[in-house]
Amino acid sequence: MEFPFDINQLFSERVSVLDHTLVAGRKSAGRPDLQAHIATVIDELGRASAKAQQLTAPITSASKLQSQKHQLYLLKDGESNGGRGAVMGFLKVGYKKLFLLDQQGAHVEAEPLCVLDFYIAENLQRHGYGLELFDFMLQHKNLEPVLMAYDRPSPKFLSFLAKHYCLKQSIPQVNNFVVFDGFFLNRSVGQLRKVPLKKPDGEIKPYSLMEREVVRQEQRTLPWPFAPPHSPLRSVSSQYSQSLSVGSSPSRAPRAALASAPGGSRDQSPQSPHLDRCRARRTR
Ligand SMILES: CC(=O)SCCNC(=O)CCNC(=O)[C@H](O)C(C)(C)COP(=O)(O)OP(=O)(O)OC[C@H]1O[C@@H](n2cnc3c(N)ncnc32)[C@H](O)[C@@H]1OP(=O)(O)O
Repeated sequence: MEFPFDINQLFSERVSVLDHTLVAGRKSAGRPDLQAHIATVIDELGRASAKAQQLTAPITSASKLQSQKHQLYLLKDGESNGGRGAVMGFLKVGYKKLFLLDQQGAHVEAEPLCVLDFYIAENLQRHGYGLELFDFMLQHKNLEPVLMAYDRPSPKFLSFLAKHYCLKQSIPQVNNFVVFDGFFLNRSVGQLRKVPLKKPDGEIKPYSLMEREVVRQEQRTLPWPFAPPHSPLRSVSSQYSQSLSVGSSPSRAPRAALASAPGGSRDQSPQSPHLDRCRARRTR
């Protein structure tokens, strides 16, 4: 993704970490002109990501980043565009307080780091750049991918997680977030809080009140609360069906549309040889 200004002047590192300040290194601090360019880059990336995921509106923009406690990892290619550099993609993460269901179906309150948006430029996908960016973030956060939650992962992203990190079995939730087997293990008791089923002031709602049309449709097709442990619905394919949201992102495309998205029909089955190439779980 090229811009009519010097990307290398804005972002000195191959991967830059941006937050609400929109400052990428010392150069852009106190330089409103450079920060305006950074905002242009983020807005453009957010639009491209939304288009790729068939979202109704971008989840990522400069103004959103300024108002939220999220972090955005931006990957550049410093050599291209006549040495001015080009942006290859981004990954946005942030902590979210979630009500989740554990393997036993008990409500648990947790505040994991969540993947909120992830995009690699169309012509650069499937070249390992997504992995480079994701690995950078994991190292930066000193975290295992199984301990993270994923906000409505797209089929491509689910395939990515299965291939690179062996994340295949999800624990069914009643919100938009996907967590995988192992999420509830190896956490200190302080990180997870069992939530009582009833509160004095009424029943607990494990999801936001922001219901989405797509969700209602899917609720009709999914057995509730979720499929039995050995049902095929607990396999990777079931992860393509999403449900209610805590409310951070606008509707991603309905399941049918996702399945027919470009590239979406390839390598999606749990039997895919690509999934079998899944690397051993990474340890840092
Ligand atoms: C919570 C969220 O953010 S969900 C939104 C995720 N983003 C999107 O869906 C936007 C469009 N897709 C993309 O931008 C990218 O494909 C990403 C970010 C998902 C992955 O980045 P990439 O650089 O393509 O990944 P990388 O090259 O490191 O890994 C490739 C693997 O990712 C998955 N993948 C990438 N593209 C595709 C595709 N078109 N179809 C199916 N799987 C894909 C596959 O597992 C692939 O392995 P394979 O080629 O052996 O099948």
